[in-house]
Amino acid sequence: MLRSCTAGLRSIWALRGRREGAPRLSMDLQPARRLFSTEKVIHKDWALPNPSWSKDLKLLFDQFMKKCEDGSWERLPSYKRRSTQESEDFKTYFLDPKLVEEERLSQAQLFTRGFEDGLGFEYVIFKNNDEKRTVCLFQGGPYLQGVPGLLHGGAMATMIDIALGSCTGGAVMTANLNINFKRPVPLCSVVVINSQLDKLEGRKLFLSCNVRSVDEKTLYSEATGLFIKLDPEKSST
Ligand SMILES: CC/C=C\C/C=C\C/C=C\CCCCCCCC(=O)SCCNC(=O)CCNC(=O)[C@H](O)C(C)(C)COP(=O)(O)OP(=O)(O)OC[C@H]1O[C@@H](n2cnc3c(N)ncnc32)[C@H](O)[C@@H]1OP(=O)(O)O
Repeated sequence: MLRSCTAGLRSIWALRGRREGAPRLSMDLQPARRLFSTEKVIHKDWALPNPSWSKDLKLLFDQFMKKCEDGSWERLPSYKRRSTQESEDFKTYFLDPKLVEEERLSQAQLFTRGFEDGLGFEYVIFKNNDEKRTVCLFQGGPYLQGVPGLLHGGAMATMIDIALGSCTGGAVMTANLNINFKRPVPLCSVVVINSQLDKLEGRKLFLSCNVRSVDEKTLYSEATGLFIKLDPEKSST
């Protein structure tokens, strides 16, 4: 496994900078071109295959894209930054202007999308709206190592949080996340996170998920989460 990971790393470095939207502009470029390139990076949909994706991940991606054809499933796009409208929505709830400088905020991005291709979180989420469930295909790269050769539990927790959150809609926050780590996840392997909405009680959304290997033989983790729909009357900061 480690050998294939090293080989993967070599090809990742070889590909580094060649992928679409990679910020590899040299300093002699005109500012307008730099701005254009930055915009391209911000608006790029990251939930699409790139050369670092393993055969397993590409295969599963293709299978789910087929399921999307009749409209029962949809692929959720993923951006480094939330849309202006979404950001405005969330600001209503908890962005006290005194807490974060506007300039810092303009640099903010979703941290799972802050890695070079293949080194961190590679994932795509498919949603079945009728069944209130999602499937997240996740390949954790070499920069997410915890115990040597294994995925860090915090990285898994992050993906579980995002996977569960993808079953909700609108402005919600994670209030509780409970994870049982049953088996360690090999670094660079692909796992499948099946999440569902179990119960809706007022503003409380109760969700659960399991994390399995591609062949479904290994159950890596099970988790439950409580998400709370934000109350526009309350400020959280
Ligand atoms: C979120 C994901 C969204 C979308 C994902 C979709 C697609 C992917 C796209 C992008 C990916 C983005 C993913 C980002 C995911 C990030 C998620 C986070 O990391 S959130 C950050 C971590 N969470 C927090 O910082 C939350 C901090 N807590 C709070 O702000 C507040 O406590 C709260 C959760 C907002 C709730 O405060 P409220 O004042 O609004 O409600 P309360 O009156 O206190 O409670 C309402 C209700 O809920 C019960 N409750 C609250 N907390 C808990 C708890 N920990 N355990 C059990 N029950 C809880 C409370 O008892 C009330 O119950 P009731 O009396 O029966 O109504």
